[in-house]
Amino acid sequence: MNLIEYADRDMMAIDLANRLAGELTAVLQHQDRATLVVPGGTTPGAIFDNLCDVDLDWDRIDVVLSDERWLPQNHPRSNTRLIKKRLLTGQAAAARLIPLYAPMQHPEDAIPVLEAELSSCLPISVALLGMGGDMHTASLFPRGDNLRLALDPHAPLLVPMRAEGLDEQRITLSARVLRNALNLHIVITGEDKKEAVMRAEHLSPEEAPVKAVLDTATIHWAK
Ligand SMILES: O=C1O[C@H](COP(=O)(O)O)[C@@H](O)[C@H](O)[C@H]1O
Repeated sequence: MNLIEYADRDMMAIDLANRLAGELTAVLQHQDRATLVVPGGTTPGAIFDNLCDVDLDWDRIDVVLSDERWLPQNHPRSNTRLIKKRLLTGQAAAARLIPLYAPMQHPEDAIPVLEAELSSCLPISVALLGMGGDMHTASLFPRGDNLRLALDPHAPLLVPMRAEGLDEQRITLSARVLRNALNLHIVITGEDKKEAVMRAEHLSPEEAPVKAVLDTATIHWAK
C-alpha cells in the first residue's frame, strides 16, 4: 500500500493541497480543462482552505464531488454546501461546479441529467477521496443496496445508494469512474482509520468498498 504519513494534520493539508495543485497544473499543460473530484465529510476542510488560494487556472477546472447526500444544497449535511463554503472561494471561485444533486425526490430521477453533464468531464484528472471508519469511500457503503452495481466493471457513472443507518439517500460516482482517475488520493486521519485501511487490504470490495481503489491510490494519513 502506498501510504504517506505526515507529522500533523496541518502539514498534511498544506502538502496535499500543493500536490493536488501540481497535478492539476501538469494536466492543464496538455488539456484545455481538468477535472478535480473531492470528498465531503469532516476531513477535507483544511485541505480545501489551502487549495482554494493556490494560483491555478481555476476557470479551466471542473469540480465534482465524489458523492452527495440527497439533500438541498443549503442543508448543513450537504457536501455541496461544504465545498461552496471551503473550496469554491478565493481564487477557486472561478472553477465550474458540476452538480451531483437536483431538487427531485430521488437520485434515480436526476441521474440522466446529472450524467449528461458529468460525462463530458471524464476521465477524472485528479481525485481526492475520504474514507469512513466502516471502510466506505465516496458513498460506496458496505451493505449498500446498490453496492454490487457500483463495484461492477461496467457500472454506470453514477449510482444511487441507500444503506441501513444512513440519514439520507446518497448518490455516488461508481468505482469504475474513480479507478480511472489519472491521479488518485485518499485522505484519512486518526489511528482508527489507519487500522481500517490496513484491514481493508485483506478484505473484498464488498466487505470494504475502499479496497476497490486501494491499489491505484496514494493514502495520506495524519494522526
Ligand atoms: O459520508 C461521507 O463520508 C466520507 C468520510 O467522511 P469523514 O467525515 O469520515 O471524513 C466522505 O469521504 C464522503 O464524501 C462523505 O459523503
